[in-house]
Amino acid sequence: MTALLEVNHVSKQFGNDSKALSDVNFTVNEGEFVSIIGPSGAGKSTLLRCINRMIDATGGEITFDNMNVMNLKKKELKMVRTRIGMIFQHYNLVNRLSVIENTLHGILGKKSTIAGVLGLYNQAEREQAVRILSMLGLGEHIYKRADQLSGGQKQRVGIARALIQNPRMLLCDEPIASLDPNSAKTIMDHLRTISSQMGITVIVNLHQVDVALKYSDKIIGINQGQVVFNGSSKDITKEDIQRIYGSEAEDLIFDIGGIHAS
Ligand SMILES: Nc1ncnc2c1ncn2[C@@H]1O[C@H](COP(=O)(O)OP(=O)(O)OP(=O)(O)O)[C@@H](O)[C@H]1O
Repeated sequence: MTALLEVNHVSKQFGNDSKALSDVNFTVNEGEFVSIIGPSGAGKSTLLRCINRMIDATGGEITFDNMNVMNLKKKELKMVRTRIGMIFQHYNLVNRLSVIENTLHGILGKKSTIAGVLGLYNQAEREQAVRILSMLGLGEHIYKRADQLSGGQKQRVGIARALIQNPRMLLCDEPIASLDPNSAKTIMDHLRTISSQMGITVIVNLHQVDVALKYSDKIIGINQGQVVFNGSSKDITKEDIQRIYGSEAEDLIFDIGGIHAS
């Protein structure tokens, strides 16, 4: 398997606060589905944001597709970001725009400023948007305004907007945290398909341990900014969960044996 992302000795400190990330190391392979789990404030979002340079890590090295992301200048960074799709908990759609227009926003990074401002998309781009939206079960909603959709539908538009970039990797920051269980399952099923059938690497921050274990090839467990578990979801034990969640572990309702068997 080829490594697509390598995170080496990465740290992040906000001002004089204690470190949000401390000597974080892991590798993610091409097409792998990875969940990052850990208690609130562990550093999950900070880690995802460092990977696509929404924020700058304080130290260490992040290599994506053989490029050192932390050294990239503005133009190179813009190019790399077209290969890394981002999915947000609150979808980040433009409510007054249609589903297809929101989807097409995913290719703004590849367009000239003028074309982007004027919303100039060619026929091939529009057809591609329709294909992706149909694949995600939104074929009937293409011309609806985004604010007329349910949460689960909005998140599928968020996925469509990321997919139209033709990314190598998706970073998903708590993509199901605002959704009911049925919509959450639909989103996780789509993300799994995107990884296993389209070969796109998927990294997901999750609060739900059971969901992480069910869908992921690999789990990265973080506690207080440090990686305390890095391995196959099949190998994780209750002791590992305790190390990741500390005293919160007792409150987590899960049956590792049952999940591993399913
Ligand atoms: N912009 C910021 N300025 C200062 N401190 C920050 C900032 N962003 C995050 N932090 C701190 O960094 C630490 C990690 O936060 P982060 O949001 O990455 O955790 P998380 O694991 O994603 O939490 P949650 O599951 O609650 O979203 C926390 O102590 C948080 O207060």
